Amino acid sequence: MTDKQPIAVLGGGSFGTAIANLLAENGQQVLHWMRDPEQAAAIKNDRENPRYLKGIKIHSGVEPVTDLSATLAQCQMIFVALPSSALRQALQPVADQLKGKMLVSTTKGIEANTFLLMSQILEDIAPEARIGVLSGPNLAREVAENALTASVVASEDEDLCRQVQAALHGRTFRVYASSDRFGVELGGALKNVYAIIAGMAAAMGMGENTKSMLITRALAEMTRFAVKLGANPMTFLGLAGVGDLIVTCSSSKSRNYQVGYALGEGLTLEAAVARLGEVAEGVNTIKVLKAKAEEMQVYMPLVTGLHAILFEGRTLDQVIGALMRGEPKTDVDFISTSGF
Ligand SMILES: NC(=O)C1=CN([C@@H]2O[C@H](COP(=O)(O)OP(=O)(O)OC[C@H]3O[C@@H](n4cnc5c(N)ncnc54)[C@H](O)[C@@H]3O)[C@@H](O)[C@H]2O)C=CC1
Ligand SMILES: O=C(CO)COP(=O)(O)O
Repeated sequence: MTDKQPIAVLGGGSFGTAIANLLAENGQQVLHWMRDPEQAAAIKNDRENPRYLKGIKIHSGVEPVTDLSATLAQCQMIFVALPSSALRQALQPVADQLKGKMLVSTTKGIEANTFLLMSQILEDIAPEARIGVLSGPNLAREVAENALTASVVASEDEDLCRQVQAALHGRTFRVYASSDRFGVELGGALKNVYAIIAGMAAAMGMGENTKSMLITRALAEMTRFAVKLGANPMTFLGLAGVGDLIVTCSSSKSRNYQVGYALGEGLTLEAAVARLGEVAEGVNTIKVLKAKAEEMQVYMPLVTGLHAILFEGRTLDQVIGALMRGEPKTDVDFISTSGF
């Protein structure tokens, strides 16, 4: 038995499970909260979460639990790994219990209607909580398989960053700190959309030049958008920007990429999402992002093109044709020419 306080992980899916295991491997006692009692009982008995991470042994330091209120009462540090569509509804009822706690969002999405990022929702629900974000190139299965991985904890609260680093940093997982919570979180949410496009390109057999063009122009586009929202473009050169963009746009382990691949094979969006059976945040993000880009008048041809294919009845060929015929642009937007 340890006299350390347990750490909570909220969400019984693939990333919650991977983070819970990582914490336990580092000697932490973990309360892994999930809503489904049958799933919790099965994990307790079998030490495996077969629906989301088949074949991964769940560490003995992870205790699956289903009483959210009792879990929060015991923990100061809480990782939130719920889908973006569920985060507010799951945590609003327990808002009173979040006061003064360290809440670290790992969720990569944007709320429809409000355009709030997940840590901003946490702030909204619990203004007196200490808020942070964990984001980076962190495919859940690879984290769970102890592939060498790096991530970023971002918060204005330096002590929170240090405590999260101490809890998560280990043999196979490095955690870097950043004070740019908004930029780090925005990068994680935006790259999901481009991963769908990359999956489509892969299914269509496009070449390596095309893949590289897509990733690089995606970085230009997301950075342009972020700057318009007041974010620091330099953050997009880090793990939570280009790092996460690369892994998600080039791996068939990414669920967003898988949805794109299925679309490229000719499936409808509904069929692609149903075949996946897990969260692909980019599907919801594309709608809010397209609307916001229009409102802010940011040029985002890849976002516009994907939206046209998914929701406006355009074909892939039409969109690719329009993209390639578009007026030539500058390569890198943010190079200062003064003094050169
Ligand atoms: N899987 C990955 O590789 C990574 C995922 N993330 C992010 O983590 C978040 C969660 O993703 P995953 O764990 O991969 O999703 P998942 O699809 O593997 O699992 C989602 C889990 O949330 C639960 N859930 C859904 N609605 C709920 C509600 N209302 N209340 C309580 N639980 C609810 C489901 O039962 C399921 O256990 C996403 O925003 C994702 O972008 C971040 C880094 C890596
Ligand atoms: O965010 C991720 C990797 O960093 C996971 O991406 P997917 O949600 O597309 O699987």
